[in-house]
Amino acid sequence: MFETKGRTLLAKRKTLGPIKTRRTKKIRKMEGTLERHSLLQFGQLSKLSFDNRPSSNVASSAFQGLLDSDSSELRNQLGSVDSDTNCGEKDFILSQDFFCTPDYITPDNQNLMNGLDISKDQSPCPRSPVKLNTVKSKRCRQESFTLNHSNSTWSLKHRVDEQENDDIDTDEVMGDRLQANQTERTGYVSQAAVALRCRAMPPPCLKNPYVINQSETATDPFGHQRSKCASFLPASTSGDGLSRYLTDFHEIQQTGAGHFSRVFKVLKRIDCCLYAVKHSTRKLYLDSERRKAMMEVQALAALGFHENVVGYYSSWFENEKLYIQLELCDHSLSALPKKASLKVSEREILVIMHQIAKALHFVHEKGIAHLDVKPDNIYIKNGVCKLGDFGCATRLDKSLPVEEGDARYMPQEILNEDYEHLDKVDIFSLFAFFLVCCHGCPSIGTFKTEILTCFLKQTMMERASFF
Ligand SMILES: Nc1ncnc2c1ncn2[C@@H]1O[C@H](COP(=O)(O)OP(=O)(O)OP(=O)(O)O)[C@@H](O)[C@H]1O
Ligand SMILES: [Mg+2]
Repeated sequence: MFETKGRTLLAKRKTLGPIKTRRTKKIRKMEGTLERHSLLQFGQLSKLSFDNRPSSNVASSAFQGLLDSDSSELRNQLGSVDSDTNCGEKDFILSQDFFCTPDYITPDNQNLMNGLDISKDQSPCPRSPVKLNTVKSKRCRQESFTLNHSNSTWSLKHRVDEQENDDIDTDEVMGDRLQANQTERTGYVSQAAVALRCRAMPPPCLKNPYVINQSETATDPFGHQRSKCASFLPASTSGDGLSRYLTDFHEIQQTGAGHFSRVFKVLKRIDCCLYAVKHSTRKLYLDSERRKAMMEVQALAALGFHENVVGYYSSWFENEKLYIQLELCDHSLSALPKKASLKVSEREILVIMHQIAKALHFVHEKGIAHLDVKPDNIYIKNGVCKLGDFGCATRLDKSLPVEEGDARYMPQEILNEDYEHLDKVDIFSLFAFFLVCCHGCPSIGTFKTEILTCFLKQTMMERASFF
């Protein structure tokens, strides 16, 4: 087992190649080579410690197992340190890689007795192996993560050159090279490394496809440094494991549910105001799923404020779900029939129509089509109508994919995938909604909607292009 491990590590060491730092050069000028010196020292030390190993030490006994099974070969290697052939191999065997500790070589001319007397100690304090975790080390590793795979070799070389100029400890370079090498070979980046990278380089500001004339550099100043394969949308935001939803909000009750989400009435702890928080019912594991869900948020954000559009505050990913903090409304129009006390008069229907028409005018002016206008997506707050659920919103210029909403409110053209006049689709849906109101007045119910859908199919669908 040890022999196999030894070979693996040997290969690893060999792939690294020589590290040329000023310190290494300096060391090489010393009488003989430090490498050879240290090999001798370690050889003696190793022989000594093999003979005096503590029986309780598991690592030592395992090592002794290796020694027993392969002692002659190992002792031959240790004994022939004068030979320059196989020097790299011996160097490896005696290095701390094998002992699972960082390289740390005691200078051969160090006077140990001086170390006991502080006043006499004029020699510079040797750098601790703990240095591997210093800020400089971390910074170098972050740099290696920022570059993509093809650049990593260059980055490695570049970093080593920098280290040489800065006269930084060989151990640091070695640690970084090992780390980078490990990442290159396995493709694995630890959570800690990701967290570290996020601290150095914040996640990008995504381009909002609903905002016209948005400059690329303004949204992601680090764009040129990012790996193209890196995921742009984090599945969860808080690296500390705490739920932002539970930390920031006190959940009061569920106010509604759609096909893809649930909506809760919540109290925000910091400002003590009520909001609605909508979150997806399904976990969004794929980047593409998260991007799609994000479109609702991006549309709302691009729209900005309008009194007849549901207000948007913030959004975040948590536990592979998208959370959206919205203006809290009292209920949706489709909930009216269930509330017996609420009767909608003809005049009120006209008011609703007028308010939603204003909302659509505002939305269309921003170059966006809603594509899902229906009673479930019109909310009432203090007697004011608000258009909500922008989950199907797209751009009027057809630069984004079209996903039509509820087929009962869609014109024939959309069902036939003719997306030439997307703004008119919203007007058609509003008119269908108006007919629902009139037909079902004073109540607006799903049953009545279905009756109207039949009516629409028979009469209006053929004439949908009359707009
Ligand atoms: N801001 C809000 N305030 C109060 N209730 C809301 C709010 N937003 C949504 N709701 C309630 O939650 C229900 C579902 O919301 P929404 O339509 O946005 O979810 P959805 O999953 O996208 O729906 P759909 O099934 O239409 O795709 C709404 O019909 C409404 O009753
Ligand atoms: Mg909805």
